This record gives sequence, structure tokens and C-alpha cells, in this order.
Amino acid sequence: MSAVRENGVIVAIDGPSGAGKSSLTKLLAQRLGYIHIDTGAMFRAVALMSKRAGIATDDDARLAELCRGLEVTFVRDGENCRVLANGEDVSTEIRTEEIGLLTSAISARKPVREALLTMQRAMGAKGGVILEGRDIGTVVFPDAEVKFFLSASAEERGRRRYLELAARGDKATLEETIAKVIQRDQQDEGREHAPLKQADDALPIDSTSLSIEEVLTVMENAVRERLAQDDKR
Ligand SMILES: Nc1ncnc2c1ncn2[C@@H]1O[C@H](COP(=O)(O)OP(=O)(O)O)[C@@H](O)[C@H]1O
Ligand SMILES: Nc1ccn([C@@H]2O[C@H](COP(=O)(O)OP(=O)(O)O)[C@@H](O)[C@H]2O)c(=O)n1
Repeated sequence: MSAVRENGVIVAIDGPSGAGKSSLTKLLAQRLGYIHIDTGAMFRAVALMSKRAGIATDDDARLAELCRGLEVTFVRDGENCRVLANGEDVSTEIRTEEIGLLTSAISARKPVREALLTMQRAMGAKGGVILEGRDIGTVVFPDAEVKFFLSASAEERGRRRYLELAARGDKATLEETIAKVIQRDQQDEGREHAPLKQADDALPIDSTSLSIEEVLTVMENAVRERLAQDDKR
């Protein structure tokens, strides 16, 4: 297979919380034999470390210093991927709703975006990767060969999150969970730096009434079609 980059193409999957990015990226990466980079987990790790250090969400100087001293890495653990912050496994601690909302505030800050942008570009440059986030197709890799914008109604995304939280024993109500999803959408879409928005050349997929398997088929076909074009060149 000839590819435009050393290890294959770059696939960008952007969209709001609960649209299915993480689930689909993981499955698509398995199908293609690609590396999965969860950029949200990187922002979550910064948010967790800033909380521990007691840094205010608008203290750009201290956030910049924190990022300079922080290395976020991913290690494979069987089927799953663990997130390490300076070597410490923070995979579970970063997944609370509280850290999700804090992440949405922290990730609006310029020094945080700049630091992670550099890390993400270094991780993905050789291709053979799927990056999922909010600004992959617009800012991190505007030249990604395949871009998806995955969405679903806020009610459906809230319902999916609610089911996840309930399975973990969390007492949040469905209404509260939908409200938090909408709040995060507004923060992510309204920010100045790298707001959540669909790239002009992204393929939009509304997963509201599609199963994970159906979305996976659409995505896999689109990537394989792109790879086949390279083979013909
Ligand atoms: N098309 C779908 N239909 C039903 N449930 C889905 C679908 N896509 C994802 N989910 C479920 O919704 C939840 C959130 O998905 P996730 O992949 O974490 O979204 P994101 O990474 O965009 O926040 C998970 O529990 C996942 O299993
Ligand atoms: N590329 C990215 C990825 C995440 N983020 C931020 O990080 C937060 C958490 O991202 P996530 O992907 O882990 O969130 P979920 O979609 O899993 O709920 C988002 O609400 C965004 O504010 C970002 O700004 N840019």
C-alpha cells in the first residue's frame, strides 16, 4: 500500500461530548491497525494536574509553567489504552464529570492549547493515526487526509452519558447530565481559541439514530476509499 505519509493517512474525528468519538476511534483504529490518540484525555490530564496544583482556570502564567513540566503519554493495556501524566496512571481520575467541565474551561486557555498542539502534531505527523477531539480537522491537522464531524442531538448524547454514569453508580439525573452536555457544548463552541466547529471538508455524521456498528461502517468505507485513491496514483 502506498500512503501519503510514512505510516498511512491521518484521520481526524471531531465532535461534541457523547457523539461517539472515543468508541468509534478505538474500533476504527483496530480495523485499520492504526494508533488512536485521544486528545481530550490529554486536556483532561492538564486539568487534573492544574486542580491538584490549585491553579485558577484563568492563570495563564501558571498554566504555561504546568504544561512545560508535563508529559502526557499513552500506553497500551490489552484492548485499552492508559493515560500517563509524568508517568502516573491518571486514566480513571480524569474521567469524572467534574474534570470534564474543568477541562472545558482549561482547554480554552491559549498556553494550554499551544502546548498540546505541539505534542499532538509530533504524535501524529507520520500518519497511521486517528486523532479525536474538537479541533483536529480545523487546527491540529487541517491537512488530514480524512476528516469526520460526528454529532448527535444533545438529548441523545446526554442519555448516553447518563447510562455510563449510572453503570458506574453515579447518582446524577438524566436532566442534570443533559444540562452539563449542553453547557460543555456552549463553552467549547463559544471559545476564542480553536472552538469546536466542523471543518469545511469534513464528512458530517449524525449518530442520533445510528448504531455504533453503522457509524463504524460509514467511517471505515470512507477511509478505505481514500486509501484506494492513493494506491491508484
Ligand atoms: N451510535 C451510538 N449509538 C448508541 N450509543 C453510542 C453510539 N456511539 C457512542 N455510544 C455510547 O455513548 C457513550 C459516549 O460515547 P463516547 O465514544 O465516549 O463519545 P465521545 O468520545 O464523543 O464523548 C458511550 O457509552 C458509547 O458506548
Ligand atoms: N482536541 C480537543 C479535545 C478536547 N478538548 C476539550 O476537552 C474536553 C474534554 O474532552 P473529551 O473528548 O475527553 O470529552 P468527552 O467528549 O469524552 O466528553 C472538551 O469538552 C473540550 O473542552 C479540546 O478543547 N480540544
